[in-house]
Amino acid sequence: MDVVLRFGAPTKSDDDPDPWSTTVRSGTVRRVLAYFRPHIGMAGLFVLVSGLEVATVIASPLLMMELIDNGILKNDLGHVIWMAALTAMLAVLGALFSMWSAYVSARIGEGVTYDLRVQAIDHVRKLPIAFFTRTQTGVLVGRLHTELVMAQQSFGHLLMAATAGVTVVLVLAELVWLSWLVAIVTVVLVPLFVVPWIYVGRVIQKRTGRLMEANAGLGGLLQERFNVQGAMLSKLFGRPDEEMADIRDRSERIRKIGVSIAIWGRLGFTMMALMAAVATALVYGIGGGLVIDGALALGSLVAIATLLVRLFGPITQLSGLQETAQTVLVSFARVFELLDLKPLIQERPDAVGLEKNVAPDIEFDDVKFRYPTANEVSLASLEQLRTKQDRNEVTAEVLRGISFQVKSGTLTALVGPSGAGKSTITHLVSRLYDPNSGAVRIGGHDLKDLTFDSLRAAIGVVSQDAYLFHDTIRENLLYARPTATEDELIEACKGAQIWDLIESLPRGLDTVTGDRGYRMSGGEKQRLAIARLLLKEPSIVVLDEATAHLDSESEAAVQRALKTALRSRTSLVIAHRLSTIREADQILVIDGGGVRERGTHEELLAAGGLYAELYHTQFANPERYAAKPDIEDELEDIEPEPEPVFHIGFGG
Ligand SMILES: Nc1ncnc2c1ncn2[C@@H]1O[C@H](COP(=O)(O)OP(=O)(O)OP(=O)(O)O)[C@@H](O)[C@H]1O
Repeated sequence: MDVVLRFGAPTKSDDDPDPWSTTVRSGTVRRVLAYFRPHIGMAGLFVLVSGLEVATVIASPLLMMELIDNGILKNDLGHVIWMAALTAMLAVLGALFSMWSAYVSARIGEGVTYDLRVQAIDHVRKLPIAFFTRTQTGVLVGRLHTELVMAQQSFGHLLMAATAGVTVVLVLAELVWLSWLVAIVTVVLVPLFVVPWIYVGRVIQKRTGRLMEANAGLGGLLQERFNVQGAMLSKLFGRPDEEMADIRDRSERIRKIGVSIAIWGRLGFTMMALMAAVATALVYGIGGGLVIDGALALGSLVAIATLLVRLFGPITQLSGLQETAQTVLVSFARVFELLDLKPLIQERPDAVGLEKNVAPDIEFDDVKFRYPTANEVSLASLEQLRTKQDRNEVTAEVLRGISFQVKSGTLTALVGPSGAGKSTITHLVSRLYDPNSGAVRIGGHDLKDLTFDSLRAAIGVVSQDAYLFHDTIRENLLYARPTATEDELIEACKGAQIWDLIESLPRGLDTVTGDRGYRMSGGEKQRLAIARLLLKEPSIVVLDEATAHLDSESEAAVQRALKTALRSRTSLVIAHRLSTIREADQILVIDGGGVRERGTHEELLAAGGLYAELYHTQFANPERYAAKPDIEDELEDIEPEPEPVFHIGFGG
């Protein structure tokens, strides 16, 4: 049976999707236990050490009893010293066992968390890009990190609670043995103490849940606002006063909850101390009478009072057991939910490698494609689309039976209106998505038959807004080929027309490119991405040309870099520049989910169709470009004017 449990959070009254509730499937407990199998030896050691720790707890009051009854009351100093020494030794032993059991329980808890974390991260890494396009990054990171840390902590409490359970049973048994009357009074007292304690615990837990939610909300907001692009948007469009008021409100809520948790926490401890004092007074009151009547030895009374104090700690640990177990179960279940999300794109067991160092041809054979629904690729709890209807909404077919070929070593330019499906075609070539029907082939192999590694090695992608890690230029380049030598790095940078710039920087290749490589201009970033591509030496290049105007120097440099990058490779370019389009062996005009026209620049102009129409409307003075000399000579001889980009109605 599936049960909806909550992750340490309060019940909400509104209809908001609740990020803390999770369906715990039947079998979850068995699945959690499976993670303990590798740590079974440690678990055995934990039982042993905890048992020894409990033994020291219950033995020391007996020593005290012996010290009073047979030492002090019989004036036997030797016995007193001997018992006192034993009590001290037992205390030291107890402390050592306590440290040891804490170490062993931490090893088990951290070990289980480690296994689960590594497995989950490895699994998420393999999920298709569609998962990442839908998922809220902050929530995903929270699940893989913060929630697991919380699970680990709760898990530690659970192990402590196991020790506490054994302690309570043994202490109660010892109390009955010492004096059944006092034991009964104690047992009656326990609920008086435990019930308010449980209540306080629940209030604290609910408020902690609210605090986590409030913290997560503020964290998410700050993550969105303080990344470079968010900060830029907020500076240009934001309403600083209103935004600051919102942040103040959220911080105020965190402050209030924090204060109330502190007060309730203190109340809990005060209550515990008060109850322990009252119980001790009662024990001495009743027990004192029994001693006077001769029904109880003085040593037994002191032992009972000592035991009583040792009872309350473990009982408080046990009182939160249900919530703790629930937190562990839910946090594991939330990771299991991720692990159960099967990647839509998987490598076949019999997949073959693509031949290396040969520029293969690319073929689209009657490819139909629509983007997957939320339900097919992601989890409701990781994104904002929560209603069933939203999650099942089928998107329109983007490619409706598209067929074309890019011959080995040639350049194909994709042009077409914004939203026509050009980027989608490039996504299918890199197998970021699989077609719904038809086939994409490279070198005659259906992509579904190829190994991921060989496909990744064969394809180099340069996107419009090249992504650079917040690291040095050297590390960003080595990402493509970790074994590259200094000379190879320099050669790639020269080929990508970026070496002069790097050389002029005080720290050269060791310059940090900043958050998202933001300190570099668009043209420089793209040239660095081209250098990365040259180092990778892919046989196929997929390129999305920059639509923004670069300054003339950057423009010429990028064009030169591209000439090196595309040479003798099979290239598929989402083209925005006339120079690229004119150079293409084939232009595909994508429109309405298919190839509307195909041919060379001259052929398409002569045909007088959509391409010619858009070309003439975009370029007021087409002759200026049509009459251009051979682009290669031109690039070598002169720095061209910034070239208009082919995007008014032709690409985004
Ligand atoms: N992840 C996605 N999920 C659902 N639909 C998508 C997704 N990505 C793109 N689309 C839709 O698919 C269609 C084709 O998009 P695509 O990005 O391939 O067009 P494009 O021709 O490259 O456009 P542009 O030139 O503006 O970049 C568009 O209608 C777009 O809204």
